[in-house]
Amino acid sequence: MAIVLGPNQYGKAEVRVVAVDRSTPRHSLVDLNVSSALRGDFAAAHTAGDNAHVLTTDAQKNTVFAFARDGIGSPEEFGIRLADHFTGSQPWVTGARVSIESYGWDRIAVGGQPHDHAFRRPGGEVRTAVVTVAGSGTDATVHVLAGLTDLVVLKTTGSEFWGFPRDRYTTLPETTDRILATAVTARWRYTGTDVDWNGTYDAVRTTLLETFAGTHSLALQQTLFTMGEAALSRHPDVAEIRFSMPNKHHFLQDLSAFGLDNDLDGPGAVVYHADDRPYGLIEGTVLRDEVPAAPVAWEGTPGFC
Ligand SMILES: O=c1[nH]c(=O)c2[nH]c(=O)[nH]c2[nH]1
Repeated sequence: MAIVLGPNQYGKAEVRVVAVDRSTPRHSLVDLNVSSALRGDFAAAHTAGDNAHVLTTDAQKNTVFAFARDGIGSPEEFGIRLADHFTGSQPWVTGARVSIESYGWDRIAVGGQPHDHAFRRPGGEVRTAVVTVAGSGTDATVHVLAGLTDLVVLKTTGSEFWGFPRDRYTTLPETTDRILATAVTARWRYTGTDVDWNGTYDAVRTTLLETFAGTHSLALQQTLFTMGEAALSRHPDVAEIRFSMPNKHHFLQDLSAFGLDNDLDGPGAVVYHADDRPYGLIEGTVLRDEVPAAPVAWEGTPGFC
């Protein structure tokens, strides 16, 4: 009985490509997760370690980024372009499967108007409430934390990051124009219980979104503080607000090896790689200095400093 190689395919899974059309002040973006797999005669790679037929998964990834430079269009069109390219690229490639997930982004409304370059990813967001009663009867104190998790937001411009110290391990280039994206987790403590819970929740959430959109960011830390400052100044019922905000990095993809530029102001889509990990994690509290702290309100609610 012979042991033989059966069906096989190989490729690069989950290439996170973001293409931003910045050709007018009203930006738009396409955000994809692309996986490619090639089928064909790859027997020798499996049985003899002979890679002569192996178009590398790295090249497949690079192709996704390079093709995105011309604009992505619909995921279906993009998939056809890629699959046609792969099957035409080497005689032994007899088939290709390209599967794509496309993440939608809605424009954040500021003062009722859709913003030009600030977006929110719908779905996934969860409203939270934590009520703690300390003591009982007439001695009872009621503390209420409202909040939300996973409010995913992104700006395609209006974010800079520079002026940081450089030690021997610092390689990050300074930038005056980057994508800023985060998933906001926030909890805020009310000063009392005479609160329009739903109305105030909606209003604080709107404040957070509008402030994220409207702040020209010099650091995610500054955006965090500005969002908290706006929440407290617009909503007197809020005593303090705590944030946990991952910096969802989007790195400008270097396409120079393929003879392509990736200029922010040039024609074509600007191509980014959305990295899921590691991520910066920016956390902080914004509070009114005259309001007494209430540590018991936060006990058992992890994830905030
Ligand atoms: O807004 C940022 N804050 C940081 O602390 C930081 N660190 C980093 O590498 N990128 C960024 N961006």
